[in-house]
Amino acid sequence: MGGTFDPIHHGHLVAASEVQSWFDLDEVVFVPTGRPWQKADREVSPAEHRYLMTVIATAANPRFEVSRVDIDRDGLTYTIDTLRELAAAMPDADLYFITGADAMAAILTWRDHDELFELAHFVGCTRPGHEMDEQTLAGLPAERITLVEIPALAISSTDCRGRVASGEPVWYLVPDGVVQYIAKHRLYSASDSEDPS
Ligand SMILES: Nc1ncnc2c1ncn2[C@@H]1O[C@H](COP(=O)(O)OP(=O)(O)OP(=O)(O)O)[C@@H](O)[C@H]1O
Ligand SMILES: O=C(O)c1ccc[n+]([C@@H]2O[C@H](COP(=O)([O-])O)[C@@H](O)[C@H]2O)c1
Repeated sequence: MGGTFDPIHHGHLVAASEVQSWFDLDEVVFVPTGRPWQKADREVSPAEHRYLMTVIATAANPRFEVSRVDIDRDGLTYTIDTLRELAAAMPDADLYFITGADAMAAILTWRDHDELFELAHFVGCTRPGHEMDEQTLAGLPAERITLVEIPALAISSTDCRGRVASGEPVWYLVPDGVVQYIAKHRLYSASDSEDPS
């Protein structure tokens, strides 16, 4: 599952858990983005903070892992590079790439989108407020995508950041350890946060 995870929240974790169970996957690898090119118009927290929050959030689940492939690669982050690297590292694995409905709807804007479907099966999870339209679905290779309905959690990282900035709680929207990490490193608040790199 790729994501900016700024911060990781329970919407991500429920999606990963549901898809793991649905396909009986051996493991779900969370891959925090390095430099997400479609978010270049906004400030994204340093990759090490996003990576560490993802490690904290996933630590208790034996089927969850976190990969550094995207944050350790120079330049902008493209899923085609992520999948090529993971496929080379795990040549016998059947790869599934987990996204939410919003990301899935935009997949035809991704770099080398035709080759993406050769490298992995794509799983689009339902997400409140984001519908997959028929026209987009018709343009995707039906045998390489599955839409999965998951329990609806109207949580977004944008909302979590906004809540922290305005002093509202993010308890129970993100894992407890992530609440504490955000407070310890003063992320998303008006005061300067630390740069861990
Ligand atoms: N609540 C949710 N339910 C289902 N899928 C989700 C949910 N939140 C995020 N996702 C999916 O998880 C992946 C990574 O999402 P991302 O890290 O960009 O989080 P986000 O909440 O969408 O962030 P932001 O609000 O900053 O854009 C994307 O494929 C996205 O569609
Ligand atoms: O490859 C691309 O061109 C591309 C464009 C936009 C998003 N993605 C991937 O989609 C995943 C979710 O991205 P985001 O920006 O919604 O956090 C993450 O793994 C990104 O690298 C990939």
